[in-house]
Amino acid sequence: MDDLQLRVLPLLALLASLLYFFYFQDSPTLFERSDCSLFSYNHYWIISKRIVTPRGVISGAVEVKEEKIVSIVKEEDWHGNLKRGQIIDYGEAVVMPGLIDVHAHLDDPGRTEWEGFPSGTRAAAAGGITTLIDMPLNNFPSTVSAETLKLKIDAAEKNIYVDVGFWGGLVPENAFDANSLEALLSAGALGLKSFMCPSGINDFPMTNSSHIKEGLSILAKYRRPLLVHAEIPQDSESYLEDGENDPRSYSTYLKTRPPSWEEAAIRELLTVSKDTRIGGPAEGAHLHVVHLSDAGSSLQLLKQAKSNGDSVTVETCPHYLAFSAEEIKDGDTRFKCAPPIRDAANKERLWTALLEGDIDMLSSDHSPSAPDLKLFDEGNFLKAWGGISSLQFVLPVTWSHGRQYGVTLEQLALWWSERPAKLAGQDLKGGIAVGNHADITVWEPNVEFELNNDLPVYLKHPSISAYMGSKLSGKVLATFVRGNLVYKEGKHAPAACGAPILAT
Ligand SMILES: NC(=O)NC(NC(N)=O)C(=O)[O-]
Ligand SMILES: [Zn+2]
Ligand SMILES: [Zn+2]
Repeated sequence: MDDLQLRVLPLLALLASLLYFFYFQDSPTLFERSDCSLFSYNHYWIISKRIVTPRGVISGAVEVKEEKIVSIVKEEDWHGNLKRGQIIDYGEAVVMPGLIDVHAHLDDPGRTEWEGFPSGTRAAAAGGITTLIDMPLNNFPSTVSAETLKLKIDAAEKNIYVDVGFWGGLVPENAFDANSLEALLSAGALGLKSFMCPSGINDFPMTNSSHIKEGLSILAKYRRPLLVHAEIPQDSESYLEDGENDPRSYSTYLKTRPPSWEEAAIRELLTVSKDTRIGGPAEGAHLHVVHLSDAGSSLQLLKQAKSNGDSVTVETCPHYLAFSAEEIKDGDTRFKCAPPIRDAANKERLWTALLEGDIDMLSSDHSPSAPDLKLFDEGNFLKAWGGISSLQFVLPVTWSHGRQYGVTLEQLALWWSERPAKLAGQDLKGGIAVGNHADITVWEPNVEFELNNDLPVYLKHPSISAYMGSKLSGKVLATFVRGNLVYKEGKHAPAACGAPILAT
């Protein structure tokens, strides 16, 4: 090799790497990425007049590189110069953190004829949900051990279009078995979930307050939450008089699950939630009441617990905010769920509680079943399977009904992203902020649409959804999960590149 070659070779190598850096970095990259995303660049800017950030709504741009948000620039600061990279301009559409649904039953593995990871997560993506946390029951076997959690993770692998985490089940069988609970938590369960009434699922029996106390003491070590379905059957009050029990009438069902069931459960929970106070025996653990329906005494008790310093939060669901008992037609078992949808006055009080901050967040409690279990022919509310099917519609439902109460975009982000992320321990999710995952939903608040057969619905069984037939505003245009454009105007990315989320 002569002198000239020796001098030129390193220069050529430098030139090649510079070329690679500047040219390929912004180009469609690996083949795989183009399957995961409908937009094949890994460095780009999302521009909009309405970007919802934790510091308010701004007009500007969000810079996404690989999986993360790397900068956020206000329009007045970018001086017409967005540096290099691809640009997606969404104009006036709202750019918001992706929704995090902490309460969904995807029934996979074991009951995929009810829903399943592929259908459920496609519906989620189409609805602007970028992360969901799957409940430990309705799948089979129930997720109550490290082994059964492994079955769930295996079922989710390469089958999820959004990120999915998992709650484990707290049941009498494992509640006093610290090793078993620790194994479940060490295997990645983000927290535990239990029922204070029969769950309807044989391998998911209910717990009492001693099980819950034990569960909290283990959770404290891991600093993870316990989610509780808070209803305790009160026999005397759910008794139906003769002639009062037309099973096709919603009011009959309503009488079988009065607010006193929720109140009794919450009263009982508060005897153990005090353990979670600072300095208490379960400090570090947290108690979260799922799907609150009673806006009366139950809510007052929760307020009191919070003011006493208990580590407690509560969610309600769009169906309790959208529907009222008076409107539910005879035999329309699509509306059956537990706790039940109560009267219109209760609905108003739930909105007030949400707006005043007494209810912390929202979740779907998407809980579908095979359509035959809804017994549409009979219309028997007492025998039909309970559960509302809603996953794809929660954002437009919350917005359509919330607008009349003056709900803001920031509130939507708080209830659907920021606080759910905190509950699920997801530090890199829940807000459009530098360093966070680029989990973003883009939607048009003013676009109205009808939920009819022309609308692409990705739920496995749209016919059982109580929302079908209604008109909503707030159409999701695009959903990004860790930088991948997983959904755009009725189309999903070809590959299911959502990640299973495991606690570490
Ligand atoms: N087994 C269930 O899915 N139950 C669910 N059903 C409802 N909510 O009606 C729930 O979350 O309690
Ligand atoms: Zn429940
Ligand atoms: Zn549920």
